[in-house]
Order: sequence, then C-alpha cells, then structure tokens
Amino acid sequence: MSIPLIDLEKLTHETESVRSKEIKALDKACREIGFFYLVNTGMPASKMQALMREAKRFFALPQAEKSAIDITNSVNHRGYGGIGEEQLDETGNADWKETFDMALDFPSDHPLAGKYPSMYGPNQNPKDPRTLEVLQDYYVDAFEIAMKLLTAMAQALDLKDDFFTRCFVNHVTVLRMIHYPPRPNIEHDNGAGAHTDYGCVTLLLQDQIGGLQVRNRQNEWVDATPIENALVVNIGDLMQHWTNDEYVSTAHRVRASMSDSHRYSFPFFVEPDYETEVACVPSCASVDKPAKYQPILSGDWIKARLDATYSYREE
Ligand SMILES: O=C(O)CCC(=O)C(=O)O
Ligand SMILES: [Fe+2]
Repeated sequence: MSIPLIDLEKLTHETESVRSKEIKALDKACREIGFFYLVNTGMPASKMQALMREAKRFFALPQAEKSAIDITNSVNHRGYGGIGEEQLDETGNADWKETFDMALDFPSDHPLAGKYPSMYGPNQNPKDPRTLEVLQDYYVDAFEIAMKLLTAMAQALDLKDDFFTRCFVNHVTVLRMIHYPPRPNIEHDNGAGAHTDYGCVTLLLQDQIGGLQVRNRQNEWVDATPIENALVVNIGDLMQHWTNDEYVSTAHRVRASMSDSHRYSFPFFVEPDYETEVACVPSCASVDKPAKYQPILSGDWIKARLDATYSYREE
C-alpha cells in the first residue's frame, strides 16, 4: 500500500461536496495506514527553507555550545539531545541523530510547571535570536495547520468540530529539529529505530535526502519518499486510543544517512493539554465493538513514554 496524498485546502474548502470527499479520503488514510502526505498546507515555502537553514547552522555549532543547552539539564525535556541520548528501538543500535526540542514556554513559577514539572516549564533556547525567531514562527504556522487537520478529523468521526481542538489550551506540542549525520560505518544503518509516535498526530517536514520508512499492514517497510513542500502526517498512539483502534498509529523508522550525506527533518508532535481525558469517542464504539481501553490522561501517557525512551528520565 502506498502513502496517500491529502489536500488541506480541500479539507477546509467552502464547497461542501469538495470538503466531504476529501474528509472521506482523510478518514480512509487514518484507518488503513495511519500515514499520509499533506499538501497545499498554506505554509510558505520560505518558512520551511528558513527552518532548514537554521537547523544546519544550529547543528554545525561547536559541541560545547550545543551541550550548554543539553536536554539532560532540563526536567521538562527541552533543548539539545546528542547522539545516543535517545534509542527508540531497544533491540537495535543507538539512533544516529542529534536533536533539539522546544514547546510552549511556561515560566517555572507557573502553576502547571509546579504541578507537572516534567512536561511544562521553560525552554532551553539556542543562543542565536535569529534561530529562535524562525523556530517560533514555524511553530505558530504548524500549529494552525494541525488545528485545521484535527477539525477535519473530528468531522470525519462525526464529532463536534472542536472536539479535539478544544483540548489545546495549555498544550504540550513539541517542535523538534533532527540532524542525521553520516553513519559511522556501513553496518550502522539505524537513524531512528522503529517506533510509534506518542501523541495525536505528527506533522513532519523533511528534506530531499530520504530515509523515512513506514511499516504497512503486510509488515513491509515502505519508503516515505520526500515530496517537496508536503508534510508527512502520521497518527500517534493517543489518537489510536481515542478512536478505539479505528485510526492506526503505525510503526516507522529512519535509515541512517550514507557516508556522504546529512539529513534534516522536523517533526511537530501535536500533543494536547496534560489533563485531557482520552476516552473512546462515541462513533468508534458499538455493541459489537465496545471500548477496549480505560480512559487515560494524555499527559500521563506521554510522560510514561518519554521516560521509557530516555535514560536520563528514568526515576
Ligand atoms: O526524521 C524522520 O523522518 C522521522 C522522525 C520520527 O519518526 C520521530 O522523531 O518520531
Ligand atoms: Fe516518529
């Protein structure tokens, strides 16, 4: 099965017939593969290029400057992650990548930072204000796209339009930059180990190098070949819970870059307010298919998953 294309302009089109046809296609993609390319997102190409440029500049900084904002110094998972800090698939080699994570910046004396210090609180910012500005700018645009998409998903699931978006007041959505340096030797082919994402949906911007692969229902790895100006979107575990397994959170991985190339990618992990109760939505349960999961708090779930993949977070 190949990865379908979904058009955001059509998902939000004023003509009902155009809109509902695309919403059906979205629904099918979420049920059958859990991955799709999102095109016509409205994100200016210049913003994507700016992010790419700043990522290259940031990861090329001296190690000491990056390590000054190391993620292991933060309790709330913000800042720079060096090679080997995250291992997504415990059975393989360490992920051959370095990362930078940012989210909404809450002062450390904010009540939410007091209550959930491992999820809310201040960012650790890059020193260069230009880099920060580009990151913040991209975050705002990507968030807007995500809210349009979640509105369309609510429509696809016969829910109120704001069923998902109302859970994004004090949300913990993360923008991550990833650099996959050339692999250290030919055998070390693991850029990012096989995993599923934790949150609602992930919107991924990738460069033209390639390496992302998606596991289909036949257990074959399918290349998510880069398409210029498209975002790769996938369903995360929370959305799978919410929909009683109707929407599927699909495993994916990244092959490490070859010896002469560097790959850059930018996942935007769309994750609701900590205290969002995630319980089976009405349209996904029936007498024949009762709710499979107990309701969970979104933040408890994401925190548990982060704690499991990062050694420094183990208590
Ligand atoms: O770099 C990519 O293409 C995907 C990264 C990814 O799956 C993740 O960070 O969760
Ligand atoms: Fe992922």
